[in-house]
Amino acid sequence: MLLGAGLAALARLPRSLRPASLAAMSTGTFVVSQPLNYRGGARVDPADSSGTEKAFEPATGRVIATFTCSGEKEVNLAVQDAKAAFKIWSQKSGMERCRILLEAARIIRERKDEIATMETINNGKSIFEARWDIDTSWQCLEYFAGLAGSMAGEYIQLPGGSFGYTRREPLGVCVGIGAWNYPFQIACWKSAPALACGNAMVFKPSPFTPASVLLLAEIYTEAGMPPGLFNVVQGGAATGQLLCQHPDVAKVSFTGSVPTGMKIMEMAAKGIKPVTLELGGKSPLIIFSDCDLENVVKGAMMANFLTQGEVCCNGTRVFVQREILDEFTREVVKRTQKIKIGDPLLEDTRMGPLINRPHLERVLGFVKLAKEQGAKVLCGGDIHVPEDPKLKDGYYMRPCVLTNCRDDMTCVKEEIFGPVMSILPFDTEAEVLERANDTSFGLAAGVFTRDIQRAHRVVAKLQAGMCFINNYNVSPVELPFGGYKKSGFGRENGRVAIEYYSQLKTVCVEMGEVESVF
Ligand SMILES: NC(=O)c1ccc[n+]([C@@H]2O[C@H](COP(=O)([O-])OP(=O)(O)OC[C@H]3O[C@@H](n4cnc5c(N)ncnc54)[C@H](O)[C@@H]3O)[C@@H](O)[C@H]2O)c1
Ligand SMILES: CCCCC=O
Repeated sequence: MLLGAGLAALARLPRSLRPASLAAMSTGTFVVSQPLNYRGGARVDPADSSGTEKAFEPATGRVIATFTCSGEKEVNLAVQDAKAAFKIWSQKSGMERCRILLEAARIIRERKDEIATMETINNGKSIFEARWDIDTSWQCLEYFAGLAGSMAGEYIQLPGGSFGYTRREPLGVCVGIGAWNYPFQIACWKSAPALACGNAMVFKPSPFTPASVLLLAEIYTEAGMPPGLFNVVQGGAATGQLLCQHPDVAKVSFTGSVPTGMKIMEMAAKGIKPVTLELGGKSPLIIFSDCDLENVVKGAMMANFLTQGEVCCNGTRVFVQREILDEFTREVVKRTQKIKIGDPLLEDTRMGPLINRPHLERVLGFVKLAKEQGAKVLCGGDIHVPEDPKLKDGYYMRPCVLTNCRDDMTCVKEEIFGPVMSILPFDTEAEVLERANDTSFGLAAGVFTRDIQRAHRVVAKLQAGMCFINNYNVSPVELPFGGYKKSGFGRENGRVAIEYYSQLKTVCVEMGEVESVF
């Protein structure tokens, strides 16, 4: 457990007395006071170092942790521990794994407020949203717990009474590398299917958000997983490379940007390791004039402003059919201006700070360039300074709506990863489809229309792995999630995720004599 100064004693209390107190923590008070690596079922200081990193509280700009990045020795120890735990875990039946995952899901549910608080402090997203992320997280564990017991092969009859069968087997030690926008949820989306299939995992979170995954590691241990089954190493690119290149690592599951994804794939190729790549996007949201306008405005806001716009699948290219362009724009701007920005731990805040100062400046840079290229800022796009003095060094900006956009502008072509919506008018279905698909990304897409035939016709032609009809950015764990084109490959969630964390063994059984040509 990660604790604020003076809260260490609380951690020794029975859990029934703890969560409420920890969840009640306020912005500006938390510091990390325990080791951030997890190995062999306990928090540890790394055995060696490849540098140090600082983690911030985006709401205040305060440093909450200075930690050591793991070097080769520590990575090796984590992988060796995972290998040892794999030997035990992979021999358990699916039902045995199911029970432990269900217990972990139960503990996450029980500690939801505490985990969400940690996530908000380290990431900056509103507590309201962080609670949703924790819900998706325990639901993911429950879902894959359910599948663990039903994983099975097939029996195939062959001539002369001989037969074959298949076994779905784990891969071994899997590496998970996460981005900073959904730290706890990404760790769950990767570890739940991996562990359900009988693998072990070494997880490296983003150095910007090292904190909450430690809670997951502790919960897995408390739920009954063997020590070493889920280990955490901290660090940046250097530590990530050590993990990807480790000869005893069987698979890498990566969530992050396209440029890093390319490097991960190159490293994995050298070891012939399978990879799952969950990468960036610049997704289209297509709004036809026959839509329900109230729902569309809500959908467009959900598609752009969750987690300060730092969401991979955001529908930031908002194509609006010309007949309703003015009405839609008016309404969306009105509601965007009303978004409550501020202390992310307050119940009524709906937009917190961006992840860090360089990222805030990068996003503001996109808005500046958009203006230079001819876009018009209808609202936001500038720094926000909350009234509360303790938040004055936080990384806040006002959510931005851009109009007068063209497809060739940088704000329309590149992933901004901030609260910036670009509105683009269109006239016909054929035209919008061509423009929507004219991108090297392919993570998500959305369509709003009351015409059911058109909805399915359009979705069938969209080059995106995750498509929404009359909604946006809902991600039930039962549905596979992942991209087309440069947004990556492999899928998280849904039944199909099992295939990315297991391999198929075929067994051919002879019931007669061996027929030999020799
Ligand atoms: N498709 C998805 O499911 C999904 C989900 C969340 C975020 N994302 C994408 O993630 C990006 C934002 O996240 P980010 O800024 O953390 O991405 P990033 O690529 O900079 O970093 C992601 C992770 O990779 C590690 N890393 C960096 N260089 C590495 C290297 N050479 N070898 C191994 N590991 C390395 C980082 O330390 C971090 O843990 C956006 O593009 C966003 O769209 C995608
Ligand atoms: C809605 C959850 C998707 C995570 C991507 O950033």
